[in-house]
Amino acid sequence: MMNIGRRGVHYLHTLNNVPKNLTEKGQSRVIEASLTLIRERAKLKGELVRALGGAKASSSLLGVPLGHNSSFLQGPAFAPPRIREAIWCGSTNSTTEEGKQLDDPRVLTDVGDVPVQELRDCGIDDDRLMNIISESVKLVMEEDPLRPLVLGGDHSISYPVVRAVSEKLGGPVDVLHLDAHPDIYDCFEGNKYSHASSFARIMEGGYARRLLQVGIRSITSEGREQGKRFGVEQYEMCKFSKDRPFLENLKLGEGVKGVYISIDVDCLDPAFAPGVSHIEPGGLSFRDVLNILHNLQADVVAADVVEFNPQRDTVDGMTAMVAAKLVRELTAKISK
Ligand SMILES: NC(=[NH2+])NCCC[C@H](N)C(=O)O
Ligand SMILES: [Mn+2]
Ligand SMILES: [Mn+2]
Repeated sequence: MMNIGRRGVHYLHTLNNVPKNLTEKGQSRVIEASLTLIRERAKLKGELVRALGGAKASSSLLGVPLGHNSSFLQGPAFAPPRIREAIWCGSTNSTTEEGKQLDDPRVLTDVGDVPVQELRDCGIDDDRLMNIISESVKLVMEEDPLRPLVLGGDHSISYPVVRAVSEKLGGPVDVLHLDAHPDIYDCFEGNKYSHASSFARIMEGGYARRLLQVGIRSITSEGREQGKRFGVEQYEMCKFSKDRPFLENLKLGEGVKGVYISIDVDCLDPAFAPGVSHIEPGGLSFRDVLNILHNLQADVVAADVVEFNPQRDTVDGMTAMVAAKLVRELTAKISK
């Protein structure tokens, strides 16, 4: 397999020898083709769900296999197909804990992946890539009652996704963010699109009214200062036993356009989810996360599951199953 350079592409150097307008025309065609495939799949799934009738909200998977904005390992680029495989794994069944049927297209459909590597191979930079991700999210939201459930990717993808959701709905949302890290550095290691800076971009843009960060246990002084600056509600693991009754009975989204849930798999203790880039002991149990989700009172308009790194998973794909179950239970939360 070819190597994916951190912020480069396989043969970007050769693109420099080609006339600029020629390259740009080609890039536009590839962007259009990528968006067309997502648009047409979303239309098809939207039509199907509307024809079946009775669904007010229906989750639709959108994969964003992007790993190059990680400050450490790039493996999350390979997560979406592994998560899909685990969602439909024969070792389990299609019923969620609270009784929703995942094999009913009114509950769950899939519009495929944004072709991130193909776009980057055409020399498309991150400014444009982020716009393409936002555009893809909006194409899903265009097809009522579909709601995007995004499969990452590293955590940098939450910025273009939340931005799209807020722009499409015409106002801010409340964001419930489960993570070991606050990901709110102004600019991490010189990269404003870093997975460690996505929530700074979200707060600056005014896309979130409230941001609740839960599971935090690796936070620097900048993380705390930025949190204060943006009025973020940071719930740290060292106080989880005290905060538990509150966090397991949340009511969010009143007076705004809805609630967005972003789950970084490393919010979980590595005992439950070893397949992540940033192993950080002392985290949430899987049941803690489910209690928070199941008891949350909210109109969940979109969500993401990010930072699963298949290259660090156990041989039996335990973390893939964990990520998949998070997706399944989010599906149940979104669909109605
Ligand atoms: N999305 C993530 N997993 N972010 C991890 C960021 C880690 C970074 N080294 C920090 O100090 O916070
Ligand atoms: Mn994160
Ligand atoms: Mn994290």
